[in-house]
Amino acid sequence: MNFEKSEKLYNTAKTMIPGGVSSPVRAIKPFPFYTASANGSKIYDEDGNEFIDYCMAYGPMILGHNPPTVKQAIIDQLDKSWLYGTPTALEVEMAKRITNLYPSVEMMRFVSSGSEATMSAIRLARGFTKKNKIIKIEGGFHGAHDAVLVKAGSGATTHGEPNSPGIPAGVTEHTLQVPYNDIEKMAEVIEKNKNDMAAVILEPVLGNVGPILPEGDYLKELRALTAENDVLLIFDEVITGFRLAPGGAQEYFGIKPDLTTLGKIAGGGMPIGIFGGRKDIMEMISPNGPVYQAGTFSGSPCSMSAGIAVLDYLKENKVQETLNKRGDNFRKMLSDVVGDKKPDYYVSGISSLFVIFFGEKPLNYQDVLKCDAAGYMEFFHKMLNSGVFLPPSQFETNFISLAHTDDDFNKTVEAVEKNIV
Ligand SMILES: N[C@H](C=O)CCC(=O)O
Repeated sequence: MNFEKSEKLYNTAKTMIPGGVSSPVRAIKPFPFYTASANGSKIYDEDGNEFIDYCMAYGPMILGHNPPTVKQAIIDQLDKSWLYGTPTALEVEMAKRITNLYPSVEMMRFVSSGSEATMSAIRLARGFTKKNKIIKIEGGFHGAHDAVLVKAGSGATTHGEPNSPGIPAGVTEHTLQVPYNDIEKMAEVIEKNKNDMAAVILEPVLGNVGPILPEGDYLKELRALTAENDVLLIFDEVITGFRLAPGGAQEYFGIKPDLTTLGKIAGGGMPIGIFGGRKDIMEMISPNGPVYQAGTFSGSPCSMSAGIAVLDYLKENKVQETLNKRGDNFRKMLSDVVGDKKPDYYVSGISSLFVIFFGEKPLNYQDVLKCDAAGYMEFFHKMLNSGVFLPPSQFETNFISLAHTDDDFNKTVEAVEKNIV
């Protein structure tokens, strides 16, 4: 494959944009490909190369790229202009859909990114409980804000900076870490810090170090433990929301968190974040209460219009049901190919999420760090040259969209068979 134009763009970009990218996860060594367009399950670079895309913009594009129904909603909104600085009927419509799908979300606020949603939810949890400490899961990624950049997954782990410099120790000393799938450790840390513990925040399925699934009754036990100790439970469903089920992981696993954060799919590819939950907690948000949160682009009309269009399409077409079946089939196809290969590979995933771990089945962050990340990157490059774009890191998940076809799956499996050791 020829990447001449991308290389040229990178050489110019890197002089003005650190790493030549606007988010570190997009940095691919020796240089990333620069995208010209995307449609359905395919992404096209500036050199005219076509790839089957499993990165899918890191999750929002559940219907595939450029879906007509969402595009039309955005175009219709553009005709009416796209930013007002006032509330709109669109926010009311969007809120109705979310409360219907997420019974735990009695009230909500719209923001512009998943990071903003988790930042606001954590502030709110602290303001409501009048306590300072939070627990996050090792390897969990809740965006790029100060309180959660500790043992953070995603690009922070990929680039070897799970604890970013630039964050005062006084901020992260209140962020305690426990391994995923370890309820005993969670109980111990809560017990030790009970008087100052505001909340536990976690991705119900760890999605930013590849999908790692909850074992047994882990989530149910966590719900019981946090409730018994007056600690708020925040589900970060920015990845799992609207994907595992219409009502996200909380519907799929039958758990009711106190607060939830959503994003990605909810904006149909336009910038969005949502945090919401119990009414008594949400009423603490300004102007009803003293916990402050604000944003010029919050509730952006294009994001709301695209979000409504995508949520309606998902509902009318029972998309999650279809995708969950396709995800199961595709993971089985992949497992059949890599299962007998050595060294060990493990196909992990749930619903329309998947990853091939270059190692044994991980239960938590420490396990996934033992995987052969360099071996994965070699595989990534071979796959790219075979026309398949996977996330450029062992510490991310792949996404299947409604636009992925049997032909895509078959071609991908052929490429995996060819490119894996
Ligand atoms: N894994 C990240 C979020 O889900 C990827 C997005 C980014 O950091 O640009």
